[in-house]
Amino acid sequence: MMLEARKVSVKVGIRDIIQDVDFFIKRGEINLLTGPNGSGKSTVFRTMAGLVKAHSGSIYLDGVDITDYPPHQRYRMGIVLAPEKMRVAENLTVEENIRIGGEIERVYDLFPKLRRLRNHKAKNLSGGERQMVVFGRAIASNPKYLLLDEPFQGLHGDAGDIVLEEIQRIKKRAGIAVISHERVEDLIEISSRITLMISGKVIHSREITSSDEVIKKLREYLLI
Ligand SMILES: Nc1ncnc2c1ncn2[C@@H]1O[C@H](COP(=O)(O)OP(=O)(O)OP(=O)(O)O)[C@@H](O)[C@H]1O
Repeated sequence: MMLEARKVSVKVGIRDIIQDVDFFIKRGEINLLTGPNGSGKSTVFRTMAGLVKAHSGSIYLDGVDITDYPPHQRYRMGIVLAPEKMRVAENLTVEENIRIGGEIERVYDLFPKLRRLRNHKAKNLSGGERQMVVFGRAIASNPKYLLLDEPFQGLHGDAGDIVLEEIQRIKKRAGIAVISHERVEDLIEISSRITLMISGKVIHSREITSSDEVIKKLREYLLI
């Protein structure tokens, strides 16, 4: 049971922005995708969700080749992307945004602040509130595979802890991939695998057996 990119390349013009990328997410596990700015991480997620077309290579969902499936079909099959840069539907209310996902009450229980803001237009929200909407909308649909691109961006204190706890809960029934520059050490603790991209290529992918060792190695690569 996994979502898998096999030898995926994406071109913009004549330039490969990702090249021969192998990346997988197993149910019940977290794969932490890391690498410097512009290394192609978000493009891998967007390609898996069907928002970007692969120039070559394939995407498989639980053994089925879904490379030609459109994004809405992948979403219905349980592949859900929580995009970076706090992307909400600006002209919809908080509640209308979350309803795109489905289970609104669960999201309000998680972030009671959103219940108070339910009728506010998303364009007027603060960064952290937008992030709650993006995360909430994604989990509200009960994803089978959840792609979280910078899920802690804009969140302070408690809200970040809530997101981390929810990621751990979702992991019990779904596969998760996370890109994050924040809470890296916390994420390493709960992840099964770490994948490192540099200049559009996966240069390292390994199971996490000792989190201390992985943190040390990452510091060397990324100077975190
Ligand atoms: N639609 C596009 N048109 C042109 N260039 C693009 C496009 N999408 C991505 N790129 C380029 O491809 C490279 C990879 O981008 P991507 O957003 O996948 O990187 P990233 O690793 O997620 O970066 P960051 O950590 O900064 O978010 C970057 O150099 C980016 O400028």
